[in-house]
Amino acid sequence: MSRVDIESLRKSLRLYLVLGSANCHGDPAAAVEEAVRGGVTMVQFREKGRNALKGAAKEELARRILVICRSFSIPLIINDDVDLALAIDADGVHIGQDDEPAERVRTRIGDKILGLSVHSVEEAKRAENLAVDYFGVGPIYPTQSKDDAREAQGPGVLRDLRRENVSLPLVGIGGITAERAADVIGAGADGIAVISAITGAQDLRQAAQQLAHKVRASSSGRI
Ligand SMILES: Cc1ncc(COP(=O)(O)OP(=O)(O)O)c(N)n1
Ligand SMILES: Cc1ncsc1CCOP(=O)(O)O
Ligand SMILES: [Mg+2]
Repeated sequence: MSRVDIESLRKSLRLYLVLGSANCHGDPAAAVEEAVRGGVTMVQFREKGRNALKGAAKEELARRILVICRSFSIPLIINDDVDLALAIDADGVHIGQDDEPAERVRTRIGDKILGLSVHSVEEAKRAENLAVDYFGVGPIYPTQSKDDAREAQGPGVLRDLRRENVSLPLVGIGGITAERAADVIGAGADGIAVISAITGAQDLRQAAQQLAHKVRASSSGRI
């Protein structure tokens, strides 16, 4: 099997839902299903926080989310937890600068998708030889959804990455709303990754539809 096709990954990254049980009032798997029906193109299971599920309960939820993603043919990425990604045969892993090193994760996951968080051109350049498939860039705007988030950088960081010829797929993350989506895409992102813009909505499907529409409208002609 070969590594993921970069152009199809760019499409998968258009509307990337990141979530775990801390982000949901009800069942996170039901939230995923609603959001995917609204147009979410990729999902990241990010089970973090004080009351985060662990062990078998975490794996069981991940498996339920995987069944939904598979039924809609969209990739499921696991945040941080390489063992879990391998155990359930998810489509990939997302890691940050302080997580298990990318070289080791790549060796462990073979051809699965590998996403890495970057916050600057320097970090992106350093990672270009690491067999990473996409970069998560942010926080672009202030966020309430990550306790240890760095300072928001604004969409300019995406423009800087493109200006310095970083060609890997980029997804902006952090405080992104339907109103801000066009600025993120316009600055060079292939897509947006969101937690609260979907999980905090009354109607998750409608929130996803609105975000998907904004991303489509602002990327037309580019993708
Ligand atoms: C798409 C995407 N981009 C960035 C992150 C943040 O990853 P990280 O810096 O490792 O922080 P945690 O999410 O692990 O708290 C992400 N998860 N997804
Ligand atoms: C996981 C993560 N990484 C950088 S910001 C962030 C949280 C994004 O959540 P929200 O879309 O609610 O701001
Ligand atoms: Mg991490």
